[in-house]
Amino acid sequence: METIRFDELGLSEQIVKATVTMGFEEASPIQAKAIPAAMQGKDLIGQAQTGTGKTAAFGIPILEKVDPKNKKLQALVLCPTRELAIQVADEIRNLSRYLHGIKILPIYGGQEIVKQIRSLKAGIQIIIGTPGRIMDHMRRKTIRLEDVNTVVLDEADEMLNMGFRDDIETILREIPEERQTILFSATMPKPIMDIAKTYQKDAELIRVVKKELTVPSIDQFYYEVRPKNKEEVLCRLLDMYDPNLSLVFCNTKRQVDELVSGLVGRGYFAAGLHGDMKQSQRDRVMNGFRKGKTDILVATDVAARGIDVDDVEAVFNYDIPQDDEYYVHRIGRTGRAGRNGTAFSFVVGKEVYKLKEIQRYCKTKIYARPVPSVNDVAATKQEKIFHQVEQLIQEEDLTSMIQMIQDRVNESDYTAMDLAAAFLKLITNTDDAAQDEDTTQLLNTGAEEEGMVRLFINAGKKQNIRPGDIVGAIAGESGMPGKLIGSIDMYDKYTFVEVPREYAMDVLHAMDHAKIKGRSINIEPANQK
Ligand SMILES: Nc1ncnc2c1ncn2[C@@H]1O[C@H](COP(=O)(O)OP(=O)(O)OP(=O)(O)O)[C@@H](O)[C@H]1O
Ligand SMILES: [Mg+2]
Repeated sequence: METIRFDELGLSEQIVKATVTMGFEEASPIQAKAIPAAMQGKDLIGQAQTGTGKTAAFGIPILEKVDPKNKKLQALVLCPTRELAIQVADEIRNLSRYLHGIKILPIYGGQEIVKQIRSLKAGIQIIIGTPGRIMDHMRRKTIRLEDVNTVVLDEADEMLNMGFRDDIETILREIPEERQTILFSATMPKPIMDIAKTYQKDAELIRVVKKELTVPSIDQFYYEVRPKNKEEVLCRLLDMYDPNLSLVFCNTKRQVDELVSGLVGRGYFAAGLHGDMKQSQRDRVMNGFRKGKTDILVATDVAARGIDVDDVEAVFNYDIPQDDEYYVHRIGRTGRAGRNGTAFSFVVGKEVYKLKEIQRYCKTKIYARPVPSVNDVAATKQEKIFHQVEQLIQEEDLTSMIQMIQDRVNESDYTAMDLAAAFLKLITNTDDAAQDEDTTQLLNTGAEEEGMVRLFINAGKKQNIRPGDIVGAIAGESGMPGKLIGSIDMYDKYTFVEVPREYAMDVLHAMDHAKIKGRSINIEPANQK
């Protein structure tokens, strides 16, 4: 696709300069489309994948529109969470750094209202806030909306999920009719389109269309686990992949607290974030994570939407999310602005079907992975150390170190090889994990445990596959003609077959092959047993 630079969008010099300072080389596709449309004053619905710069897509047009001489409130951005309000305010403030006379303020619950009122008196033109607290100020008449000409609902669908519908409607009713109304999110379920119809005029729908809802630069894996093993599996994955920063999502506040104490007990730098915490505490945790003092943020869905932290390299769904959309937003905390990331999801028992549904919703592939063994983890660590060692050899002057080793070898019975091996042992701290395979086997649950694997079958209606049918000879491909290898089962909408692990690849190949040739895989009706 043709790329568009910010200086081609008809923006003021100061804004273009700010994008350069912020390290933006070109406009992202949603920015290239939405900025010109918004600057024409149109109502917009913008949908684009997570981490693709939607904030600047509405932030820049707001800054271009605000009149610095008018000290009244002119633009209002509504966000679902406090952390997001702070972050969006920071991004818009960054974009405004070379403009003069524009004041921007985040307004959210949990912060001292008296302090907010004092700040509001300074003549704020752009407010980014959560609906509840904005309403509060409206009632106190400390926020007046009569000069507002632009309103943005960021993560519009989430604000509806959170029950902010009435608040949003009240706020929108207070804003003069001849305003511009803008909605943004990575997902646009139907209820939001209804809001759009009621509160927007001839809105232009700007969708950066991609086949999949999730970003392709995120590798997505899942693990079948037992609830009691989740923590161990998480730790192995953390050790193995060693992500810079990780975000771990749990479905309940209690689970967040439990996991944080578990991780801290094991020596990880982890902290929790959820709605029962005091705002000051939430701010402290979020800042610690942004600064990298905390490597692992364990959170409920309060951190799922919009949160943008550069170095998040891994997202874990410790619990599988309830709604499909949440999967998209949660894993979207990594792989932002063209970076790479990895998403790991844990499923327990039948949750695997939920995962298949998520996969279908996102139009993406989530690959099954076995839990790594302690040996796998150690091998990965050693590999990394060897890599670092080789780099040191190439880049550093090691003359004095070599002399020290030489002296040791001369004075003792040890070879340089002995010394190197001992160093490696010291640094990786690995034991010969004799029982490792057994424990790892136990971590891999469900079908895996009995040496069976579950294969999902995309059973077209024509194939007429029914539960109980036998998956048999896959002649020519499997090299085991006539052999009975499993039977069809079904759960929800999903048809699957459990087959011995050793035949899994054969069956998969045969299934692929069958698709290409338009043949059905060799499935015999149950009654032909
Ligand atoms: N044109 C650009 N080039 C490079 N980086 C950009 C550009 N525009 C925005 N960014 C950066 O990309 C990151 C993600 O942007 P942003 O938070 O606006 O994404 P988003 O689309 O709102 O994602 P989400 O759906 O998760 O809310 C931010 O750190 C932002 O500063
Ligand atoms: Mg956003």
